Amino acid sequence: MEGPGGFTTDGAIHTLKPSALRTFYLVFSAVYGSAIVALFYFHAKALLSFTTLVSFSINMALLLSDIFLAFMWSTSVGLRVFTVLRKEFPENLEKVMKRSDYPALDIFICTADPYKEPPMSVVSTALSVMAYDYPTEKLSVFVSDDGGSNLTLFAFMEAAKFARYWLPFCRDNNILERSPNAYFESNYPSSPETQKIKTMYENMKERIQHVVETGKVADEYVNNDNEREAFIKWTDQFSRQNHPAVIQVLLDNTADSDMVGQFMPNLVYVSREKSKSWHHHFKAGALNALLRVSALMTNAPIILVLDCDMYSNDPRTPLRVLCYYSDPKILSQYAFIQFPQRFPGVNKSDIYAGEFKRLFEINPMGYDGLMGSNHFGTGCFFSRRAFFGDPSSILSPEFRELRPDNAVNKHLRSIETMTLAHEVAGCDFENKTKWGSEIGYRYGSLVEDYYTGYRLHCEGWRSMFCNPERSAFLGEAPFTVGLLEVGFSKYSPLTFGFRHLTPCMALAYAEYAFWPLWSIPIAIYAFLPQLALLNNVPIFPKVSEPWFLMYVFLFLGSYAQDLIDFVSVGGTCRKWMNDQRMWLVKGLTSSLLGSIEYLLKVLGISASGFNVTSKVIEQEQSKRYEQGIFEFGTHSAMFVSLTMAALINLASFTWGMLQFSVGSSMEGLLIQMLLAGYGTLNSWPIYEAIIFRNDKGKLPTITTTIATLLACALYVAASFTLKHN
Ligand SMILES: O=c1ccn([C@@H]2O[C@H](COP(=O)(O)OP(=O)(O)O[C@H]3O[C@H](CO)[C@@H](O)[C@H](O)[C@H]3O)[C@@H](O)[C@H]2O)c(=O)[nH]1
Ligand SMILES: [Mn+2]
Repeated sequence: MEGPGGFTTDGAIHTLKPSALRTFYLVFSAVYGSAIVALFYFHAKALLSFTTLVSFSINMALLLSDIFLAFMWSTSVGLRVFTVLRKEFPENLEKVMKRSDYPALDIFICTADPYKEPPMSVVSTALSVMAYDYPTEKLSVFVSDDGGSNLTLFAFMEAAKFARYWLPFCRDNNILERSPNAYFESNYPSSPETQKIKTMYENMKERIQHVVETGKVADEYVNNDNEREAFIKWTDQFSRQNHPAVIQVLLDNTADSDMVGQFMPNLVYVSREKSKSWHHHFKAGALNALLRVSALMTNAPIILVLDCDMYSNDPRTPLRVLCYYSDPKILSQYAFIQFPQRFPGVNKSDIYAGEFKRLFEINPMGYDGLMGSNHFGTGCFFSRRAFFGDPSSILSPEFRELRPDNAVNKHLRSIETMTLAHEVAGCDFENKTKWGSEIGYRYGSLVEDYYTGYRLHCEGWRSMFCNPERSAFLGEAPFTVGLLEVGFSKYSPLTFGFRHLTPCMALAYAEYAFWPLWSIPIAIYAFLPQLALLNNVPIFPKVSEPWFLMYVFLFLGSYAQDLIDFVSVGGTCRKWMNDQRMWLVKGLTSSLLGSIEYLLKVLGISASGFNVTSKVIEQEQSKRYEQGIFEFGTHSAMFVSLTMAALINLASFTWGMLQFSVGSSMEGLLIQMLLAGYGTLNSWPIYEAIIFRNDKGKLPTITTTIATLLACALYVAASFTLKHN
């Protein structure tokens, strides 16, 4: 097990140790793996002894599902066995590094739409990191506004003014929640000073919200010529898809000081040039533009990438990062240090599994023991150098000024810097360059985060997962499809990955790339055994056969392991129940649609784009969520497949119970009974939504009707096939 740092804590600034469950997982995986081999032997036997075409097809479907399940299992073995735990001790940092020697830190914040991502919350995010416990002369915040919105720029002008009060306030009172939004929603101690700041905050909020509501920055809100000049660019021809680059230095850390005379960090607003004739590559394109603009202005060796919906929850996070990056050896080998995404907004039992514990906590700890954490878009500190070629050879960008090793010697507001900044933020700047293919964030996938992290690992970079007890960042729960693009590209983890990574790491990446294919086994297991049961056709081994036990072991074994994983990172059983339910739900909804969408795209029938997730929630909706009630509300194709599965499982389970109660022998049908019962149990919220609910989030009648009709049709078709062979 390779990794920096010893295993002792005295004086060390970081430690690393393998998971306590390592031996258990090794043994368990060996046993489970043997059971899988036995399962395939069983399948082979069944296939060879088929009697009818129908029984052959059923066996083929089950085999296909099990092949996929086994593949997904194999991808996770390495992650389980090699899980590691890291710890940092920022309190010991001063022993190895003086505060005056801290490296410069650039912080990138992306926003893309003032209506889906309210500027007020983007501003709170920015303020939370501007107030980091870090030397302000080393700190710069760059905001990328892909919405090209004067409303967002206005919000940041306001934020720059409010920062003069907010930064010293946080510093002097040693506040932990440095997002004003989060702070004023928390149980803060009241004092006259706090009241004063709160009033200022409310005033700022009111102005920003007013401007957003009216959709324009009225004259009375513009305070001076400087500001007026900034808004001049928003002419009548200016639209979000078509506009020149707008770059505004709102705060300069050598000139702008706060209320008590301390300089404030740099704050730079950047809206890159957009034109319909050039592809902008979504968030990856925005980040690459920031990489270049920031290179000219500060060129900090360390970069924090944040989405606008993630704010800092701990002002000392950069010091935690320095526990690693203060060591030049680590900086030259480790491309990034990823922090988990945490979502305080999820309700007590996390009905939607919005915490994504497996994705954002359990798996990254496993990756970390292989070649390093995967990257998930936000809450990640990068070494700037990593964006410019593999660890041993630097790739030179177009100008010397863009090189990661260039020392900036011009002032950030200087005419030369500003002119060059506008040039590198141009929409055609990347044309015929290595940006997006070998330099910077990589293009070609809507999940640029997963893809870029993966490509960096293939280049030989390593990374880390940093999971402190107090969350470093908090945010809103996301929702993603579009992974298959990588899985089937020429950079697929199964081909390219195997050549450039260790086998376990390549497999681990494959798990994500093929994630949407979960829908295949889930859909088969959600319908096939149940339809067969409704027709009294046994498709699994009888209770008296030894193979029965193998099935039970495979099923319970994987569930038990999942539960242990989940609880070992602080999850509750209740949340786990919901987590496994959402896994099934996604298999029948978003993953299924994602796979179909991917297929359509490959066949050239439709193109998918990046839809910015809306961060605005209706009030009533959020109340239902607090109470743990599912939201169905609008009719959608997604809910049809889900409702069909719910109905068929219920019918099948009820039918099975009836048979059982009249004394029929269920010996051969028990596994199907159990599966239908398990499906029914998991579908509970759907039955509720159909029958008992009256609120706006209940299942629309049209969805129920369509699903019922389709379920009946499916039943009739299945009965016909099963009986006529
Ligand atoms: O053209 C675009 C589109 C999006 N964004 C920004 O990208 C971020 C992520 O977009 P969001 O709509 O919030 O996507 P999510 O599905 O919530 O994001 C998850 O999935 C993305 C793709 O894998 C990652 O980039 C994110 O970090 C991760 O949180 C936001 O800050 C957006 O403002 C841009 O800057 N330009
Ligand atoms: Mn998001």
